[in-house]
Amino acid sequence: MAMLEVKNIGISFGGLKAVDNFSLTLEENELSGLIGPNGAGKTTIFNLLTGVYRPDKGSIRLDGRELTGKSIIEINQAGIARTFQNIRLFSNLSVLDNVKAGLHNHYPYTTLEGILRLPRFRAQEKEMNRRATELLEVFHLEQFADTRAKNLPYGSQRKLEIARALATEPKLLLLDEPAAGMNPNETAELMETIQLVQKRFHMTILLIEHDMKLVSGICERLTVLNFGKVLKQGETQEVLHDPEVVKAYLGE
Ligand SMILES: Nc1ncnc2c1ncn2[C@@H]1O[C@H](COP(=O)(O)OP(=O)(O)OP(=O)(O)O)[C@@H](O)[C@H]1O
Repeated sequence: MAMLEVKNIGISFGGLKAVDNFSLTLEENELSGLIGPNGAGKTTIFNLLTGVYRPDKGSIRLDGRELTGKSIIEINQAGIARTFQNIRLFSNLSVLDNVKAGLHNHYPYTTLEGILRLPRFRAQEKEMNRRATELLEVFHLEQFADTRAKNLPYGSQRKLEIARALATEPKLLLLDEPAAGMNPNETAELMETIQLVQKRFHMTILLIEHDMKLVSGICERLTVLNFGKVLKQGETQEVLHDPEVVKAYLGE
C-alpha cells in the first residue's frame, strides 16, 4: 500500500483554479520533490495536504486512512508534519523547548497535573527531555539545547524546524523550500540531513524546492506543477530532461 495517495484534488480561489485535478502517490520511504514556477500551486498543495485548506474535490489518504476534510490537528495526529517556507520557530524559546513543543501530541498530561507538578507530569517531562535531546543529537544541535532558537545560525534553525516536525512522529514529512536563503555550504549540509532523516527514521518525504542542485541531488521522483496542474511526474532525471519541463520551468 502507498504511504500517500492523493486523487484528483483541486481548489479555487474566486475564479482562479490554484490547484486542478492533482494526483500523487508516494511509496513508503520515498523522497520526492514538487517543483514548478512561482505561483504554480505548490504551497497550496501542502496547505491541502495538511488541512489548512479543504479540497473542493478529490481525496487524500495516508497509509490507507482517509484524511479528506479533516482538521489541521487531526491530520497532524494522523501523521503529516511540515516545515514552512519562512521559518516558524518559537524564537524566544530554547532549542530544546522547540523540539518538546512537537512532542506534546504524545505526552498528554492535564493542566492541573502540570501546575501541581504531580508525579505523572514529572515522569513525562523527564521522558520528553530525553526524547528531545535524542532528536537534537541526530541533528548535531545538542550543544545548543539551552540557546534561544532565534540566536541559532540560519542553517541550524532550518534543521531545528525539521527536528521539531519529526518530534510529532510523522509518517510523512513535508518540507517547504528547506534550502531557501541558504548558502551553498548550508545547502550541501541540508541535503545530507534530509537523506539522513529518510534513512534513520524510514521517513517518506515530499519537498518543495527551487534549488535544482538539491532537487537533482536527492529527490528520487519529481512532480512538476504549472498553473495548478501536473505537467510531468516521474523519475528525477527523466523529468528534468523533459522538453516541456525545460520550456515551462527550467528554461526561465
Ligand atoms: N488564500 C488564497 N487566496 C487567494 N489566492 C490564493 C490563496 N492561496 C494561494 N493563492 C493563489 O494560488 C496560486 C498558487 O499559489 P502558491 O503559493 O500555492 O504557489 P507556489 O507554487 O507555492 O509559489 P512559490 O514558488 O512562489 O511559493 C497563486 O496564484 C496564489 O496567488
